[in-house]
Amino acid sequence: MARETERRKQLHNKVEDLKGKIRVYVRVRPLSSKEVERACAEAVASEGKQSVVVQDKKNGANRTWDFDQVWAGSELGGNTQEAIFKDTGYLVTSAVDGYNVCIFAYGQTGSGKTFTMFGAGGVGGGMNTATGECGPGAGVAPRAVGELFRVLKERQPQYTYNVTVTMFELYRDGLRDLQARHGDGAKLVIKLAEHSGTGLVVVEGGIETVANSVKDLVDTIAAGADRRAVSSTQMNADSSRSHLICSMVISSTNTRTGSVVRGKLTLVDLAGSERVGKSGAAGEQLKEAQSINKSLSALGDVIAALTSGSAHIPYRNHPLTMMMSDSLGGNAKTLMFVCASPADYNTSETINSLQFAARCKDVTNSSVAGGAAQLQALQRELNRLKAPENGTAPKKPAQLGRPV
Ligand SMILES: Nc1ncnc2c1ncn2[C@@H]1O[C@H](COP(=O)(O)OP(=O)(O)OP(=O)(O)O)[C@@H](O)[C@H]1O
Repeated sequence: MARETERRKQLHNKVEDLKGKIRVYVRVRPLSSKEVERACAEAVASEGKQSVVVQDKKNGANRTWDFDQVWAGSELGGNTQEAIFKDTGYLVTSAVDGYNVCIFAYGQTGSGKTFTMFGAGGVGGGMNTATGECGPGAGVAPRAVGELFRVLKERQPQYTYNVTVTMFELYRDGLRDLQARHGDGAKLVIKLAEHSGTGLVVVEGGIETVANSVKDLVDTIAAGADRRAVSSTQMNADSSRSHLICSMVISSTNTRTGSVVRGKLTLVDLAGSERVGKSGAAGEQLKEAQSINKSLSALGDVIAALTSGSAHIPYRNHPLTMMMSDSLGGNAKTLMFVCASPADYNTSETINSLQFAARCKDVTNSSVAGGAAQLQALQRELNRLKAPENGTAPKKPAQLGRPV
């Protein structure tokens, strides 16, 4: 039984690896009321579950991209928070198994990143923190927290756990601890994994909070998210002007052997890219926008280096890429949501975002040769192991991931 459990866990993570280093999901939100007022037409649609088509009027042609998943249109058509997490939640298990997992949202300002990552009504909105159950509006973060504690509970008492959370925002290239009270800021220094002594990126001077329950974790994340820099722009009434980086480190101890594995689940809600002329940014907002665009271009450079198999990955070029360095490339499992507006008014930004996403997918393609057939075979075996009649529902983790 223990051997089968171990095999199931190995298969789960192998299947995830075969699916690619960076999984790319595209989410196109419905037209906003502003876009409707502006009489915008819908220029972006899904075609099947994995293709997105953009009517590029400027070039008089339709352009199509393929990704791992595409959701577009209304909730009635299946573009729901629940459906999105259904294809995301498995990564939480990988973090408990000892992997570094990063889920991040990228896209134009006002395209739905915060909505996707946190949800309508904020982090705790629409969630019963006593049971971990989420209402329809809850985004990835509260659902991931619920799933995390569900998996931890399932694996007790063979394992005991320690979950800690850190939360930072990167605003105009400066790092701010979202758990520190205003004005309390200690000096923060980013230590890359190879220098931190833990094998993970660590922010020296940052606050690390222990979370023993769904409520602890959701309350901590919600309080941090409330401290984030937000302002009203022409493109979005509640525009996030900073990158938010929330990391949960999960240490699990095998109560029989005493061995410990540690995984990290990082959720990143990036600040929105924007064309400064169009967004009407001036003065301080212009400086904000320029700094956001600079950081996103550093992220693009890291992705490009990973894509080309370059020996040097320029993580050190920006605090954003330093913060994400243990979650992008290497053994990490990364999922990127590319959020987009459907409006023709935003076509050129949508095309830019999809081009960025297509580059990220190439990191995927470099992973394993002959992967498709292998993936199918492993998936079949995994399904067999998960079948109820063989009674091997996963109960305890094997020693995967990096021993501490
Ligand atoms: N899938 C969706 N369904 C319905 N409404 C959505 C969806 N996605 C986003 N919205 C709405 O669109 C608006 C902009 O979304 P959001 O604030 O998440 O954008 P953002 O990409 O985080 O923007 P910024 O980069 O400026 O912070 C919000 O009012 C949000 O509620």
